[in-house]
Amino acid sequence: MPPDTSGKAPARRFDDQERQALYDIINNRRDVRNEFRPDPVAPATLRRILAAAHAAPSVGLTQPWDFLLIRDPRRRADVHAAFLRANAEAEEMFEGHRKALYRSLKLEGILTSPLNICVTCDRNRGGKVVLGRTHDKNMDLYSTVCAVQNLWLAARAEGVGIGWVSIFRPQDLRDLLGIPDHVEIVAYLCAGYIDELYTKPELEARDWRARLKLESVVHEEGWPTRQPRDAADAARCE
Ligand SMILES: Cc1cc2c(cc1C)N(C[C@H](O)[C@H](O)[C@H](O)COP(=O)(O)O)c1[nH]c(=O)[nH]c(=O)c1N2
Repeated sequence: MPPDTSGKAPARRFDDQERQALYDIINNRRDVRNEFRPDPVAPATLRRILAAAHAAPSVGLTQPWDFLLIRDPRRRADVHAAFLRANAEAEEMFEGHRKALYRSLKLEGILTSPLNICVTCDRNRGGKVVLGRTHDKNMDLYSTVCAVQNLWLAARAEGVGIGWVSIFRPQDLRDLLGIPDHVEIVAYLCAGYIDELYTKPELEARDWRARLKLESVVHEEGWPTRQPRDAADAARCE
């Protein structure tokens, strides 16, 4: 027989147990702030998690991401100081009881996790004209977010928690990590082994915001008829 040069093979089928394992990982993933163990993530485990991230889909196969591993406590202390500055500004944007509730939330694990990972998007990767990015330049950013989600799920499968911290002035992070202008910061993640987890989003458990009903965000054939915003929001909640 001539060699098969199509690059295709029969699509692998996954049995019920394998399928369920994937859904379990998705549904048991949490944003982690408090629950990190201090011991370092084993190098082989970290490599598998990063390989999962690197296996993400990307526009034109550009793979625009880089993963900056930040372990040095002094560097993380500087990042934490940048978070504190931004968080003080953020707090002022909320009013009344929301402000008090915001203040009581723990929104990062920069120092308590053993590893921070900054995921960036190189906006020049792939050259000037990129297949699939010709009419919407943001596609490279969306690709990078796909990598972040792969990383988050693979980490969960490995017993490693991930917490996303976005309360920074981006320029602060840029300066601290030496990130050039043509590279966008997509995610700053805290990572470490976990023993305990919230069973639902912490923001839901703390009454910050409710989970929306699936039916309220699925629409046939286009955008649903307009409703006043408050009524639409209330109708969406479970
Ligand atoms: C882009 C982006 C940015 C942030 C987040 C997430 C994402 C996707 N989340 C986590 C977020 O609050 C959390 O995902 C939701 O509350 C849902 O909870 P679970 O992830 O299901 O636990 C988050 N959490 C936090 O404590 N501080 C933060 O700055 C951020 N920033």
